[in-house]
Amino acid sequence: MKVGFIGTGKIGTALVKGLLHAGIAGQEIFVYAGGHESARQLAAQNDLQVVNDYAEFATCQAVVVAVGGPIIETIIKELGQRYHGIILSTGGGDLTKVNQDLPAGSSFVKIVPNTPVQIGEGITAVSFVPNEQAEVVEPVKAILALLGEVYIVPEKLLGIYGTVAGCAPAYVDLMIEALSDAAVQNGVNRAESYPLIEKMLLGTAKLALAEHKLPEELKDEVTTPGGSTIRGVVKLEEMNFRNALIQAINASAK
Ligand SMILES: NC(=O)C1=CN([C@@H]2O[C@H](COP(=O)(O)OP(=O)(O)OC[C@H]3O[C@@H](n4cnc5c(N)ncnc54)[C@H](O)[C@@H]3O)[C@@H](O)[C@H]2O)C=CC1
Ligand SMILES: O=C(O)[C@@H]1CCC=N1
Repeated sequence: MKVGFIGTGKIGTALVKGLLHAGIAGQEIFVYAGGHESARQLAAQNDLQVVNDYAEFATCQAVVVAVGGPIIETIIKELGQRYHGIILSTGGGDLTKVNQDLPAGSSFVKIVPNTPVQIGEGITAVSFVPNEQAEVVEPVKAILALLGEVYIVPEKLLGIYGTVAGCAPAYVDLMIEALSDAAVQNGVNRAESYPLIEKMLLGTAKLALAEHKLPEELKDEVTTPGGSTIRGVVKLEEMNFRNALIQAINASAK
């Protein structure tokens, strides 16, 4: 399975690392260097193939464009002229219009991966044009499944799936930081506080997944009547914790 990359910043690098983590050989991963020194460095560190012309992606089953901003439309147009295959974009583009503008033999697919893809624990939301052919859908699913869970969603829902799975990891990181501050304030060593909190989050999420219980049921199992947990829950309500998260998702989704 050969996969190409244009753009090896944060999410491009996470995707490359995820493929390597899944056992894909470095020589199966093609990165466009152009004038981008970071792409050359990533290639040198991981024995990847370096590409200086989009036509060199010819043997790739898919090329991921992991670049943001308005330049993406130009990159996809130029790529479509030099490479005929599946083009995956992490940075947007109008699904229908880009597909219409691409030459025959190329297909455009939108994806929103999250950073845990680099360890195979990611979530990638994907949108295809309606009734996309199986020869496009199947290889895309196969590539992304190497990186974690894959959610195929209509384009109008891609933003919110991407926000919940792709932006919220940063909110969780803030929560880890804040919980660590509180632990340190109360005498826990900083270095010990992080694994303590991270394992707590992991265990809580794994329990919810394993038991198929609603969050309120799981919360109830922790909150002893008159006990310490309910005092913290009431404080979070007083501080508008849940509403803060709802507003954060809404702000990211705009
Ligand atoms: N960071 C994340 O967790 C996620 C990011 N995205 C989206 O993916 C896109 C990229 O995001 P990041 O990786 O975070 O940004 P980034 O700024 O870290 O990476 C972009 C990379 O593209 C390269 N680049 C720019 N123009 C180029 C060109 N013409 N040819 C080749 N390379 C070029 C830059 O050198 C840079 O390394 C954005 O649209 C972002 O919204 C989507 C899902 C998750
Ligand atoms: O912050 C951003 O815009 C991107 C989209 C999903 C995660 N990071």
